[in-house]
This record gives sequence, C-alpha cells and structure tokens, in this order.
Amino acid sequence: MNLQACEVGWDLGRRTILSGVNIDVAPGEIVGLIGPNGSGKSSLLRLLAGLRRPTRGTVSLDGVAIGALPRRAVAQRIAVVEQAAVTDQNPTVLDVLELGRTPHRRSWSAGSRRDAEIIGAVSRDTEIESLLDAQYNALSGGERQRVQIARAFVQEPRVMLLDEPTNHLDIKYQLSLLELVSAHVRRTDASAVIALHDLNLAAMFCDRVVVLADGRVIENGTPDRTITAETVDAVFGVRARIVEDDGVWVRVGRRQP
Ligand SMILES: Nc1ncnc2c1ncn2[C@@H]1O[C@H](COP(=O)(O)OP(=O)(O)OP(=O)(O)O)[C@@H](O)[C@H]1O
Repeated sequence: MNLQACEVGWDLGRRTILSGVNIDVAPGEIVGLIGPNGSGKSSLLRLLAGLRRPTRGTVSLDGVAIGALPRRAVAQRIAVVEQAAVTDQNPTVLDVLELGRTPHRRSWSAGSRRDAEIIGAVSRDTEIESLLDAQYNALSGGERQRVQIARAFVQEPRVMLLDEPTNHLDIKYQLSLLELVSAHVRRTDASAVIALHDLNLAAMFCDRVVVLADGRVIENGTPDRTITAETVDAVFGVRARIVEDDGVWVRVGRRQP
C-alpha cells in the first residue's frame, strides 16, 4: 500500500507549521523522519495518519485521499504509535492489545479465536507475555512503549506511523524495538514512517530519511546521502563527523574544534 503526501501544508491560525511536503512511502519501506525540535515531525505524522486535515495538498492511500476514507477503513490500514502516555482508564496490557483488533471487529462483537492467536503471537515476539495481566498505567515508560508497539502489530496495519518510539528505552530495547519494526515490515511488506531523534538509529534502520526543518523537507533520500556533516550542521547547528564502520556504517560524533 502506498502512502503519499503531495504538496502538503498545514497552518495553525496564521502560523504555517508545514509547507510543500512531498513524500511517497512504498510497501516494504522504512522511512525515517528527522529534524530539530519543533520542525514538524509529529504534525506531519498526524497528517499522514489522517488525524489532521492538511490546509493545502493531499494525503492519499493507494491514490485515494485519506480524508475520503471512513475512519474505520483508515484504522484497518494505518497504525499510529504516539508517545506512550498513561490513560484515564485503567486497562490491563491485554486490554490495550485488544484495542488493536477493534478496527477488524464488527461493532459489539467479542474477540475471535484469530484475535487471540494474533495477540498471543505478537506478545511472544515483543516479549511482553509476562505483562499481559499487569495494569498498563503501572508499567515503566519503556514497557508502555513496547506495549504500544505490540498494539500496533496486533492491528495488522499496512502502514505504521511511529513518533519517537525509542523514547524512554534503554539502548538494548531501542535496538530490539527497531529490529522488531524492521522484521515486521520485511515479513508483512507493510511500511513504516518513524520520527527519530537518534541519527545513528535512523541510519541503521531506515531505507530512506526525510529531513525536516521549519516545516519543510530539506532532504529526502538514502541515509548516506541525507545524514551528512553538511546537513547536520545546517539543520541542527551541530558539527558532526560521519564515520563508516563495519555494520553500523554511519556514526555522528563530535568533531574536534
Ligand atoms: N496543536 C498544536 N497547537 C499549537 N501549536 C502546535 C500544535 N501542534 C504543533 N504545534 C506547533 O507546531 C510546531 C511543530 O511541532 P511538532 O510537534 O510537529 O514538531 P516536532 O518536530 O515533532 O518536535 P519535537 O522533536 O520537539 O517532538 C511547533 O512549533 C509546535 O509548537
């Protein structure tokens, strides 16, 4: 399924938050969104998810404007993972995972055997089986984040939109969470757009990186072409050194003054 933003702009009152954004996300692709605080990454993800309507341009799924699709049809195709905040309700982890099946259920129908199988398989893959009966609000930030990723997998989406999914995670879980997303994308031929602050993780896991600054796309291409010392300097105002290494072939580090 192709997700496309064509000349997308978004204003809030008189303020322009995003303008002239063109992105095309193909099946099987992981696209990283990087850019400074306030550059518009979360806003763009919400527009791509159909949670906000663009002021200009269109967001479409396989050529159909997302605004013209029923909310349920969008939810069957797109899973969104935002920052894992606590909720007003007091759900268990299992309740949260079951929410991921809602778009696929007929209204008021109980969970099917297939729902239970998917929830079981995903909780095993994401190593949250031991948490299923725990209260979601009582989990650590990192555990909640893993549960939200699991909820997104349970939704069986064609596109995943993830807003800084590695926040709160220690380095082991940052890697394992992105490995899980990567494996899921390869296995299901879905796609993912991931807002990331860590440029190394973006270089390691993304097929393509979109660099945002002041609500505009500054670069869009493979990590080696987009995460360059010049771009990091221009966009973040940070002097960086890009080092090729075995495996992790791009590193951003401090350059000696
Ligand atoms: N609902 C809103 N009300 C007011 N301003 C908003 C709203 N949503 C976004 N903005 C503004 O739009 C700009 C872009 O915000 P956004 O959260 O999209 O950036 P970001 O790149 O995700 O930032 P960060 O890296 O800090 O998470 C910011 O200046 C923000 O204050």
